Amino acid sequence: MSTGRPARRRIYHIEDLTKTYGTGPAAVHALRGVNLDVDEGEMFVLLGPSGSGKSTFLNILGGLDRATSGHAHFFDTNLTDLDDDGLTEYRRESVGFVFQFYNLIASLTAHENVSLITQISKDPMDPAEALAMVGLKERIKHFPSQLSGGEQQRVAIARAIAKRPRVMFCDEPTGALDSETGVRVLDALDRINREIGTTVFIITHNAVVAEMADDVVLFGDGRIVGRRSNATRKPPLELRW
Ligand SMILES: Nc1ncnc2c1ncn2[C@@H]1O[C@H](COP(=O)(O)OP(=O)(O)OP(=O)(O)O)[C@@H](O)[C@H]1O
Repeated sequence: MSTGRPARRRIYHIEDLTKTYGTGPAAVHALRGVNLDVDEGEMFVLLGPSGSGKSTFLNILGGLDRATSGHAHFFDTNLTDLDDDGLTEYRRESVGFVFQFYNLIASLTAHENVSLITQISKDPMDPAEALAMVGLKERIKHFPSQLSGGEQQRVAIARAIAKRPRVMFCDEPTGALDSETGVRVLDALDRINREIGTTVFIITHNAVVAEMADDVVLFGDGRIVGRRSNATRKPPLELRW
C-alpha cells in the first residue's frame, strides 16, 4: 500500500542486534534482538522507559559502541564489520550527535565552536549558514555564557549539521530545557530534516515529542515493543508539555 511519500533509499537495515555489558551473573542485556529498517530522510522518535536500551541502540548506530551480535547496515556498509578506523571515518563523515548537555567550548564564540568542526570536514557548510539554519544568525559572535540554554543547544545542533552528515542522533536534546525553549530546539531539528533531508533520530522521555515524527519506535526491556507512523507531522512550535 502506498504511503503517499516519495520512494526513499534505505539508510539503515538492522538485524537481530544484541548488546550485553559484562559477563556471567553480572551481565546486563541492554539489547535483546532489535530489528529495524529506516528510510533516508525520516524523522524518528525513540521512546521507552529508563534502561530500555534506547541510548545503547543509538550509540551502536552512531558508531560510538559495538554490538555483541547481529548486524547494522548503513546503506551497503555493515557497521558491525568495521574496525576502529572504519568506525571513526563513518562517524566523522556521516554522523552528527546532539546530547542533553551542549559541550560547547566556553572560550570560543558560537561561530568558532562551529568552525572547529567545519575545519576538519570534507564538504562543510559555512558556519554562519549553519547557525542561520538554527535561527542564530544574530548571535554568531556570542560566547556560550551569553546564550540561553536553548540557544546553546542550537549552536550544538549547528555544529553537528555543519559537516552535512547523512544522519543526526539526538539523545534527550530537550532534556535540560523548558517547553518553550525545547520546542525551538526541536524546530531547528525539524527544519534540518525537511530542508536538507538529514535523517534524524531523537531519543526522548517526552511522549509529546513523538507527534513531530514520521515514525515512532517504542523500546521496552532491550527490544522494540511498538512502532507507528504518523499520517502527519505536527510542527514542533505547536507542541506543548
Ligand atoms: N557501559 C555500560 N556498562 C554496563 N551497563 C550499561 C552500560 N551502558 C548501559 N548499560 C545498561 O544497559 C541498559 C540499557 O541502558 P540504556 O542507557 O541504553 O537505556 P535507555 O533506554 O537509554 O535509558 P535512559 O532513558 O535512562 O537513558 C541499562 O540497564 C543500563 O544500566
